[in-house]
Amino acid sequence: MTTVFIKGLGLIGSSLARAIREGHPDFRILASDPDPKTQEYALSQQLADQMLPGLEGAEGADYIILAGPVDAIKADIRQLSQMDLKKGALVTDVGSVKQAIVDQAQALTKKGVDFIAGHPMAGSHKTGAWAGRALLFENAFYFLIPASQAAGKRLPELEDLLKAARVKWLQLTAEEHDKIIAQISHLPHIVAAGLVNQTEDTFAGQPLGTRLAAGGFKSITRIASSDPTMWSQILLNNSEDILKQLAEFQAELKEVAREIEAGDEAALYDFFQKAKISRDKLGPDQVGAAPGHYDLFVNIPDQVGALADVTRLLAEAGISIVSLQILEIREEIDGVLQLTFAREADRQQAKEILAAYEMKK
Ligand SMILES: NC(=O)C1=CN([C@@H]2O[C@H](COP(=O)(O)OP(=O)(O)OC[C@H]3O[C@@H](n4cnc5c(N)ncnc54)[C@H](O)[C@@H]3O)[C@@H](O)[C@H]2O)C=CC1
Ligand SMILES: O=C(O)C(=O)Cc1ccc(O)cc1
Repeated sequence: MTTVFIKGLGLIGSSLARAIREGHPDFRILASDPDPKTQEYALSQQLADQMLPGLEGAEGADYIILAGPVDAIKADIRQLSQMDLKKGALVTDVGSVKQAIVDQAQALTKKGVDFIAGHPMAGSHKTGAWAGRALLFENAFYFLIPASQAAGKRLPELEDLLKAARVKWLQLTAEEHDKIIAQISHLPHIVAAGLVNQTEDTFAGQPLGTRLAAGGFKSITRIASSDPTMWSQILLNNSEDILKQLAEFQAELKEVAREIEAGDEAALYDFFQKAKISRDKLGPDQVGAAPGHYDLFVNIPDQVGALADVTRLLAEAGISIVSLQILEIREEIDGVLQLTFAREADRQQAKEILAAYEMKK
């Protein structure tokens, strides 16, 4: 029987466990997680057939998936390279940085163990096994970086293992990966957290300020709710790229400050115009969304029962909502409701149903 061992059953590890269950119901899943609540949840939901301590389940496994925080992944690779793994075992990981992990994996390659580094470019600011789902990564990019030529030949095998996740596979080097991801994922997490902290300091002793935060503030700072352990480890494991891009971002902010001081309206116009053209190219559907989360923004009237109408119509159509957030509602004018769905098809169907509802109002 094929055995899969997963170390770390949080948001990402549990989502992969669910996808493997769906794609390969005959595979045995062994898992490990230091958190007792996760262990209990994983067994109750049959995410794993057995929970084991540390790397105990790795020895007899055909596939080993490392899905803990980045430093845990690095330590696990070091420990696995000291162990006698099953002949032909394939090891992979899901960490948000790749060069530091691929470097560690040379110890596995030297022992003849195949390692393919992986990174699903989707997820969320939520954590834990209870937030995971099989289709968390649907239509999202999933980077694969084989650590050796031999491992490269086994890409189709890994893709088949995770086929039910329905991702878009993408291969690049660890160096390219870290540079790109530093700019589009790591830097935005620093900016979001920095903005929230600076806002908190500005409004110290004046809680009304934070309570008034509107849609724009909430959508650009959503990722500031991410896990602090995970993010401090990511930054320290991709420090070179991040420091360079952070310096460039600081220079961009300094330049805006200079333009404001100089009263240079034309320069400020160019600043916003350039950003608008670039951001509009991403398309409206991505606004505020994590890949794999499909957002729909709906105008709702300031009327008793309007929110209930929306949720009832979607429930009647059998569409499930991942999250619902009121972004803005003011007396006597329409409010904006942000609905998040797990699939684009659900978002489309909801859009049609709610457009018909809006017409009738
Ligand atoms: N959150 C996201 O959106 C994404 C995260 N990642 C990467 O996935 C990995 C896991 O992140 P999430 O699942 O989001 O975090 P999470 O916080 O939901 O889950 C992490 C899990 O690892 C467990 N854990 C802690 N120390 C461990 C250890 N030494 N060995 C094994 N498990 C351990 C925790 O108990 C927890 O259940 C991280 O390396 C992160 O960089 C990759 C793509 C997206
Ligand atoms: O929630 C979001 O928008 C994210 O950015 C999720 C995420 C977090 C870490 C990654 O390595 C990849 C994706």
